[in-house]
Amino acid sequence: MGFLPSLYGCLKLKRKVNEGAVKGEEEEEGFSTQDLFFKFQTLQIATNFFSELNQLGRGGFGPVFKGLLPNGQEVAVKKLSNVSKQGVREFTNEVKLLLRVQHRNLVTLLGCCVEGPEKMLVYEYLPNRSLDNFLFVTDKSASLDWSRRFTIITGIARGLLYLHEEAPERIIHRDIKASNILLDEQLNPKISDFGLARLFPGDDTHFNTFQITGTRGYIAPEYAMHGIVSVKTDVFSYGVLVLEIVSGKKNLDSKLDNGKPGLLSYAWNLSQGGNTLDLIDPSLQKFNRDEAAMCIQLGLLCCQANVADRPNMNSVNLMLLSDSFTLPVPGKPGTQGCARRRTTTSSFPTVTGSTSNTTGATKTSVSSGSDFSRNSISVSLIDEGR
Ligand SMILES: Nc1ncnc2c1ncn2[C@@H]1O[C@H](COP(=O)(O)OP(=O)(O)OP(=O)(O)O)[C@@H](O)[C@H]1O
Repeated sequence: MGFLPSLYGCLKLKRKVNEGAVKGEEEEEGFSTQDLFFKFQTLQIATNFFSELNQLGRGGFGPVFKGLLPNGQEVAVKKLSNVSKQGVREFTNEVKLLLRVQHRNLVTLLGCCVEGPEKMLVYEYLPNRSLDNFLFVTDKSASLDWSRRFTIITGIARGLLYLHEEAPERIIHRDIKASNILLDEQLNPKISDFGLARLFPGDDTHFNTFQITGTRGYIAPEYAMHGIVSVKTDVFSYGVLVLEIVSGKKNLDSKLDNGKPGLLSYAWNLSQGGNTLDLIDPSLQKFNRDEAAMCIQLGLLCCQANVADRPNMNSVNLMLLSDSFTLPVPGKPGTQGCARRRTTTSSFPTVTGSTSNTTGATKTSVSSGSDFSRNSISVSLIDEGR
């Protein structure tokens, strides 16, 4: 792969960045342990002993702290709660893979720390935090003008295409949502939390937290209902996110729907009635009408109920780049399987983990609730090929 020589260069450079990392004895595949590991003590000092003042927030995997390394670099340290049952070797193997996943629209993973019961991931720090802090906050959404929003939509598409088609191994994110898009100083988007599902094989803890961490509204119906994972489950979530970025509204927001269907149905009904542009965020004083209409149509295409009708990220990128691409007419958006997931957890199959092989095929095991057999079952796989 032409990608490897430049990648190797990046890894060599990273040695300088990871000051305070453990000295390495072994070198394999262009990695030394020095590239990979941070000392627990270094991170303790960097984060002021994981002080509450340094805590940036807490996600489904545990708390995240801001840290300052001895070389002056700011980092975000994700302290994984003791939910990962993965052994140290498997964990570090996964981290090694994730260190090779590098793209300007992905948050850079700098390394990890595994000492005693502690497992942590160390990322570059992004001062503007996540997209939801801008999009859904009244006095901040105005700083996202149309051209910035369009850049964010295209940047996320570029990052997802890389994960699906260009990374050393295909990565299906599974948790694309506004809070997993971080913004750099210029408000360029970077996808975070990619590959985390790989670090928690056979562990249902995080997937259960979908119900409480705000991911409902982004989950593709076939994933929510049957545990079927494919690149198209990410495409669905991306479509929801595009509609949120254009409209400034959350998909499932009680203020918006007030018991009525969410953003997808709202957008669909507007487009059916020929009023597509009524969806646009009223806080946008000016916007490019053609781009905005195209983004809404694209968002609806990505959210179609029929998995096969959804475009892949390659087509999405072509649509976004081209002036003259005629988009297909979208079919009806998928129903939110997550509503059922939220309300009837006990009788609903819960995704408990997955394994990917090198062709990108994903097998997801689903443990069932009371309406189903208690045994784990394997569910189907959609392999799109690469
Ligand atoms: N690299 C980073 N730079 C700056 N802030 C970050 C970084 N990574 C995470 N954060 C912030 O830390 C908080 C927790 O992030 P985390 O990704 O763990 O949770 P989440 O995305 O809110 O939820 P979930 O785990 O369900 O995806 C968020 O407010 C996020 O903006």
